[in-house]
Amino acid sequence: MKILSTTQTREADAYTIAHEPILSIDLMERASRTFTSWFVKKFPKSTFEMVSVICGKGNNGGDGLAIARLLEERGYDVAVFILNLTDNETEDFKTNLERVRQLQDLNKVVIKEVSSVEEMPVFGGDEILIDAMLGSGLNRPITGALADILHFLNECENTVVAVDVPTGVFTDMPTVGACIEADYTFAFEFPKLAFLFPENFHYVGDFVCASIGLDQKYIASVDSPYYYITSDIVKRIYKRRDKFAHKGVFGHALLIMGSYGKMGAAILATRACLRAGVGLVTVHVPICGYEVMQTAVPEAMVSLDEDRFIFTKVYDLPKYSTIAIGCGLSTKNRTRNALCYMLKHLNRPTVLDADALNILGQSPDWFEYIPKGSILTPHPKEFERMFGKVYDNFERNELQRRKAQEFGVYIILKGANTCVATPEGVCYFNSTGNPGMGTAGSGDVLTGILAGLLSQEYDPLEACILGVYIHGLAGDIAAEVESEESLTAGDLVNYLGKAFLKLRKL
Ligand SMILES: NC(=O)C1=CN([C@@H]2O[C@H](COP(=O)(O)OP(=O)(O)OC[C@H]3O[C@@H](n4cnc5c(N)ncnc54)[C@H](OP(=O)(O)O)[C@@H]3O)[C@@H](O)[C@H]2O)[C@@H](O)CC1
Ligand SMILES: Nc1ncnc2c1ncn2[C@@H]1O[C@H](COP(=O)(O)OP(=O)(O)O)[C@@H](O)[C@H]1O
Ligand SMILES: [K+]
Repeated sequence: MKILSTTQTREADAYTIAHEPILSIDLMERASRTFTSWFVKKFPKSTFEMVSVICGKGNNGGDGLAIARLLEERGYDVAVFILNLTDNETEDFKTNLERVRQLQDLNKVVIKEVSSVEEMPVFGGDEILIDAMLGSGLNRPITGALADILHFLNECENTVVAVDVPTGVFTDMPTVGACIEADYTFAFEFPKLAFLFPENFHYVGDFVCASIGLDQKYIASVDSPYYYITSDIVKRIYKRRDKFAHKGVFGHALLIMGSYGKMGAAILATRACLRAGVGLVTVHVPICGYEVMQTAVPEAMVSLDEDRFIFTKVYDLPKYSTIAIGCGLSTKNRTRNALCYMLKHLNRPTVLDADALNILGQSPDWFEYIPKGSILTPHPKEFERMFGKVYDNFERNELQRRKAQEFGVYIILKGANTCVATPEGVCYFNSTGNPGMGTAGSGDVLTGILAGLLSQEYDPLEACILGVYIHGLAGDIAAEVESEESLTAGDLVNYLGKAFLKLRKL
């Protein structure tokens, strides 16, 4: 799913109105119906005493008024609060206000105008609040009377659901000024870029998005560097196995991993590589890892280093279809030199994780040796060690895109919405996964999956997108059974099979 900027969304909006064609007020009605259909399922009437819709005077407020009317039709008790802080009212706001006034005349809805925080009501505990104050039309940081109202609302204990954008959040740049702290945000058509960055979680809460029928051909024609990885993208990538396929066609991965005390990382990655479907896997480990690897992963072959404790040398690189290096590797000098030598002599995309990235962070000159099309999988700390500190996630995302382009590599920045940046500067944000995956070894599993997919001749971009999605999906299935708290990296490997099954049914 493509993510558009606010300006592009406005253009898509106008294009849809002109070419569907549809009246602007009817598009608002369709958007509001989409919201309402979701809302009534999420918050059944029986669970809340009352819904209070707080509206601005722009189109976000217009949506709020339409939603108030639609909820009343569905039997909800509805009150509407209109913020009287400006004289600028949009036409569609006015039309919807007229329609709600008709309900007020029938005593079906209460409407109240509010000009300051002192005029805000005391909400009951069972009341749910819908934030339709401002949406994508925010054009300056919120201060003054509106800021006071937002602070007041944030102090209330009520569940808050934002329409399209939580009031005060800038969708395409860092947010400053007062904001509503929503528990849920229902975004029209696609999530906004800001929703994908952790600093905004506090305002956005859990977000969902659904199509309001904007022109898909127009959206497809718009240039945007941002995508959200949903099942439609993954479905196109996933390849079913051929009836006559055999292990020879699924590649032979070499994983260079593990050091004394950190052999578990190699085990997790190797198991994940196998579960991701590799034909053959060889793990290169120091001598101390021999027995543990042979015992823990009987399916894997073991290549032994000359050193007892760390990685120092590996032979026969050309015979492997894919190489992944770094999990639990250590950053000792001889390992550093061995990595440098390898990078200079490899000529195909390689997966670099953990200590391989930490070593690169210590020796930035070596970035140019990384084979083009390789995949780097830093978590934010490793990213910082490689590329330096940033102020916020917009800046980090810019830096990530720039570095991916500069070095011709894929950079997977791991986190709640893991982001894959491509050598072309495009970003794909993952939609699967949960906080249960914040557990030791989760990243090693991802590295194993990526090596397994590359071995099966998924190209690097396909491997990145499918890899992060299926890794998160395994995490989501595992969390449903095991709970987020108890989820371990080993569970991610164990549930990978169920994730593939789910993928096949998409
Ligand atoms: N294609 C779609 O997705 C569709 C989108 N739709 C909906 O339209 C929404 C966008 O509507 P919009 O453009 O009318 O802007 P909106 O968010 O209501 O705000 C405008 C008002 O904000 C005010 N204002 C701004 N900053 C402020 C500040 N700091 N402090 C105080 N005031 C401030 C500004 O005031 P002014 O600058 O004039 O003083 C103006 O009055 C979008 O989010 C979605 O809900 C759907 O209806 C259908 C299809
Ligand atoms: N809150 C979260 N939501 C979704 N995925 C998460 C979350 N926290 C962590 N993850 C995922 O778990 C993995 C953690 O990787 P990493 O930090 O490298 O772990 P380790 O170094 O222990 O292997 C990443 O793939 C990341 O995307
Ligand atoms: K809003």
